[in-house]
Amino acid sequence: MNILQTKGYDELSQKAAEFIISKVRQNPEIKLGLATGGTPQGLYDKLIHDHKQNFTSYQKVTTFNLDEYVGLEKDHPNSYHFFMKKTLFDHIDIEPSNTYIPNGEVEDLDAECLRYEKNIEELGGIDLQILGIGSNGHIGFNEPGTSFQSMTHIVELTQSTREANARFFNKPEDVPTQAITMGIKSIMNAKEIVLLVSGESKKEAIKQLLSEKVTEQFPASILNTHPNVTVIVDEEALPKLELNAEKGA
Ligand SMILES: O=P(O)(O)OC[C@H]1O[C@](O)(CO)[C@@H](O)[C@@H]1O
Repeated sequence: MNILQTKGYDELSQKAAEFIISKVRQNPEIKLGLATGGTPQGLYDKLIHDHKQNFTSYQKVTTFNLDEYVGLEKDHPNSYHFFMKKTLFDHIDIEPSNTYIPNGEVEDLDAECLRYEKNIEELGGIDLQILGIGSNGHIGFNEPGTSFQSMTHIVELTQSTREANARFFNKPEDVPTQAITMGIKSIMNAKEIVLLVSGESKKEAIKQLLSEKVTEQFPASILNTHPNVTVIVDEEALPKLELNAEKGA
């Protein structure tokens, strides 16, 4: 795992944006895996800024989002469909038909999971997956205990994840109880992964990740076994001294 440490959130977002922009410029038909949540918002702002200033084009880019709540309509302000439109897609030149997000509104959710995996496979797989991490180590909505062999599936959200995400909803009880998420294997199938880790609330999570102990009780730990992962982490999540200690410096 390559670790890139930044001073704060703004620098983290900038570094992540530079990384992604260079990949998009190298391969204009890149398949990007996208994440939601608070962490990538700064990155998406920087991508929009760059698109307007430097005209980086997303016309041929395809995106796959990690997850979606079950039961929220696409235009519900808390759905990840809505989040992606408002936070990124509406502000760049991407073709809406090239943006894939699991559909949490369908009746047959199992069929939707299969369909989503098939879409990814038929389009040649994900080249670069952007990830955030939950404070309990979840990636996508894969909670502790999820099989490392899992593909896209339906999950019951843990109380701690519902509480962490309650800040985006009017009332804590409005947070859905289920989500549809790419599985750990679907994430690991990406050719390259960039994990963004920001803020004090992620201190324990990054520490556990860097301990290199691989266990299904801490889903992100599997990233230690992927051949091409870059972690961009700010000093609030990982103070400089601790990084040096991890490296044995
Ligand atoms: O970036 P945040 O808001 O801390 O969320 C961390 C992770 O939790 C999720 O939002 C799911 O709860 C992921 O999509 C995200 O990567």
